[in-house]
Amino acid sequence: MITIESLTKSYGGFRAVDEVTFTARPGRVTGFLGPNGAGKSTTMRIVVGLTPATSGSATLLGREYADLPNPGREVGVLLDASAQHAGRTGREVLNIAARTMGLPKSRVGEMLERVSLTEEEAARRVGNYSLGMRQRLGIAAALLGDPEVLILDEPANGLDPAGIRWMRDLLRGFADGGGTVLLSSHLLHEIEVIADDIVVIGNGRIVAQGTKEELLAAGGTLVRAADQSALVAALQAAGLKARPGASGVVLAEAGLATVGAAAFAAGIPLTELRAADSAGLEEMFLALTAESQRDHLSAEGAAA
Ligand SMILES: Nc1ncnc2c1ncn2[C@@H]1O[C@H](COP(=O)(O)OP(=O)(O)OP(=O)(O)O)[C@@H](O)[C@H]1O
Repeated sequence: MITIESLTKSYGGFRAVDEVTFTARPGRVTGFLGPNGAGKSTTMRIVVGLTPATSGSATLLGREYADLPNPGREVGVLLDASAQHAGRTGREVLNIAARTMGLPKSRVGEMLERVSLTEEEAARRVGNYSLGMRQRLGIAAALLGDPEVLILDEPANGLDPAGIRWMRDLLRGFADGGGTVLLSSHLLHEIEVIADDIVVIGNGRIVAQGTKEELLAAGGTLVRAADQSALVAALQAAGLKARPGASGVVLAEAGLATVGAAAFAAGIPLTELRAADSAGLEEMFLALTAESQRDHLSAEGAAA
């Protein structure tokens, strides 16, 4: 369990993390989602005691990271896969970590196998690893102490599609075994396929949080008719929030049945009617974090 309460981090007058409150629960994968510079890494660094908070608190299993007696046995952390000593081999990195945590050497072999790094790869210097191999080694190091909690910053970076699938299954298995997983990403799709709960951050502030199902349902309905503006007008006249999106689609903030009935009552034949699902979630993500998006995409463009 990770509990974050009113966490704030200021750099001079700039608030990188602003009153962030959320909980990552056991048995669930919590996705921490936000655009570049939103404050994800800063939050995670505070949780694992690498950056002091300006105010607020972050606890793991009821205690601050610094107060955990043998942190590696309780919390597995992967913040920066490139932070490993480039001159050591993968096996050496894990051997040293195992010794620090008081674990038998046999655990290293088990973890290498678990992350699919071969004997030959484990004997190579980390400086010569590909990014994906570094991520695998970082995950092996995080899992080494058989922790209850995993904290991973952008763990899918550099993994190929098979690697992403592998990581998803690994994290699912970890959570199904009662573990708590907090992972960050700036990619909505990655979080959508992996997470049970989603926390969205923009400009240092939490802008949405809930289960994936709740957030997907909040995405509304995608509806289409030959005459887009007539459809928007009819839905609005029926008291629904509706706005035009790209390529003739209309996004309505209501359920399928309500939207369908409103169009029917107005005599407008529909060519498409479906839950917005991930398109809605993406739209919501871009809208909620719009202030912190550097590319200022229009919400309409995102719905296409
Ligand atoms: N030591 C520091 N001094 C000043 N500003 C900082 C410092 N560390 C982070 N920041 C700022 O805090 C903000 C949040 O950064 P953070 O790395 O937490 O974002 P992020 O959500 O992890 O982004 P990304 O997806 O790009 O990794 C950024 O604007 C960053 O420049």
